[in-house]
Amino acid sequence: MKNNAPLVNFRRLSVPLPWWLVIWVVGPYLVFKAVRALLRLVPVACRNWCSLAVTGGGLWLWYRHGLLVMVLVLLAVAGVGVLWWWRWPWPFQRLVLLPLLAWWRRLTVYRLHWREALDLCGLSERFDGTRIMPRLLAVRCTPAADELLVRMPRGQNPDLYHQASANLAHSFNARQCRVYIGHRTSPPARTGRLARLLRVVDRVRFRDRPRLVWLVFPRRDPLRSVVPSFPVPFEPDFERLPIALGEDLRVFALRLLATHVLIVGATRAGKGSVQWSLVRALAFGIRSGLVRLWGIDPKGGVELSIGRELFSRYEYTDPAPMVAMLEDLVALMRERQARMQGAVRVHTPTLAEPLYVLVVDELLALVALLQDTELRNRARSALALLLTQGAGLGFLVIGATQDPRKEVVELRDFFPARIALRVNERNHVDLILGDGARNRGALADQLSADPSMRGIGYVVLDDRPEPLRVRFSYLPDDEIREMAVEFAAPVQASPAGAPKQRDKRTYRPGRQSAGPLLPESLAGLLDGGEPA
Ligand SMILES: Nc1ncnc2c1ncn2[C@@H]1O[C@H](COP(=O)(O)OP(=O)(O)OP(=O)(O)O)[C@@H](O)[C@H]1O
Repeated sequence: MKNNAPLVNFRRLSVPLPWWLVIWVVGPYLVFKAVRALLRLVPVACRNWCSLAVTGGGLWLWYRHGLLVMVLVLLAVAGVGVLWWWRWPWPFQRLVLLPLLAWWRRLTVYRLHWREALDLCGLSERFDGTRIMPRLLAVRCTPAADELLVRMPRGQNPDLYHQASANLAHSFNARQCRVYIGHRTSPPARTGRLARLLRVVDRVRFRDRPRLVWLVFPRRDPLRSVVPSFPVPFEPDFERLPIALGEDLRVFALRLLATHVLIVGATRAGKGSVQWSLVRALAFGIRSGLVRLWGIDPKGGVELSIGRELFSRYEYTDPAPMVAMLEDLVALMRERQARMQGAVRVHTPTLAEPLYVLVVDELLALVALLQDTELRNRARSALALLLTQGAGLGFLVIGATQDPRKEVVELRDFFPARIALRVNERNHVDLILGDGARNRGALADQLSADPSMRGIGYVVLDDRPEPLRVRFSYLPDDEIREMAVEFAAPVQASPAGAPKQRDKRTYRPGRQSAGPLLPESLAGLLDGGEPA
């Protein structure tokens, strides 16, 4: 028999009709709210999956097998951890200790004071009656610093954070806060079968996200101890020459191709260590002839003559030969310019067309202090030509000076890489590194004058305006002498540098080499015209 009775007979139920209306209207609304709250928990759970898994696993053990089993398992895990730490301390630190520390500091330092600190630092916004805070997306710990990934509210840009950096630092009980945009690391070089797939993943992971900033709070200064010299790369990768150690304990590698380098620092600040670190990174190229190092040492050869053998040309006594040398370099540059016209647009170092690197130990002596006005003007115009036209043609200048005077500052913008070691005056920082560099965290005037802290400085690159604090590797005199003997420049038959033979040996960025750039056994074969 067909039952036509209604599903809910309102008349029989004792609940009055208005209540049913309330249930049908409010019920779905509450369900909607609950589902939305749960969905919001999903990203939180994804970010904290590890702690959730551990807690869940512990509770499950307790529930299924009792407290004793749970404690025993925890003890066993701790034992394995200690063993791991003892045998392989660095992987243990990276995979266990630092993530744990990051979790702890996120909870007890940053999350706890986030709203208060950011509001008081003027970084919260108000819209439509609500307060909008920057969102703390992630906290990462390196051995020396806490790195916070923050999403800015709409209406903000990273300059606000640069301006608030001192207040932020003190709010979170740190001495400094550095603000970076972009990614803290570059996408890894992928090889192997899955490389293509992983590169796609990397492209998504490392996509441009302009609303994100990194706030870096150093916990301790990892640059307190002297950085020993780096091993000489077998084949200098001109895109990444290892010369210093960064605050994050990563090796700082400088891109030298098409880049002039300006080094400024007070007396005994460690300018020499920057120059020698660069020369060391180029050493194999110098020996093979892929790099021709020219040196001008107007301070009487005090700095550079110790590594005299590395230089294809070197002047240190009279100003006239120094200026003549600059002009010779300009002449070589012009010849190469003529050869490259219509053929290639960017120079690639080869043995026939090597990379010329001019090291000038005191720029000011050439562009400002020469008594002879005519010589001074010749020096200035030669240097200006090299700086304006040389980079793309493979003629680079590494210039050091103690004093950022007007004459040096006028040239500053031609140096894509600028390095400020300890300086005496606050305003020198912006003069050397560019306007606003000090506000962005380059506190070169506050670097310690203590002899144990020499060689520390800030680097600003054209494509990366946030200053990087680094310590350059230190090469004692004996090491420079040994390097000069081992990697001495080949005798130059003709200073003109015009190709005397057909040579196809070419610099390839990033190529891994198993041995010296030009093994004896290969040289004859390559000269015969086979591709390198
Ligand atoms: N990277 C470094 N790490 C540790 N100590 C360093 C470093 N660089 C330099 N020093 C120390 O500082 C001293 C002076 O260094 P250096 O001659 O390079 O300074 P400078 O700035 O070139 O001096 P000047 O202005 O006189 O040319 C060195 O003898 C060395 O003891």
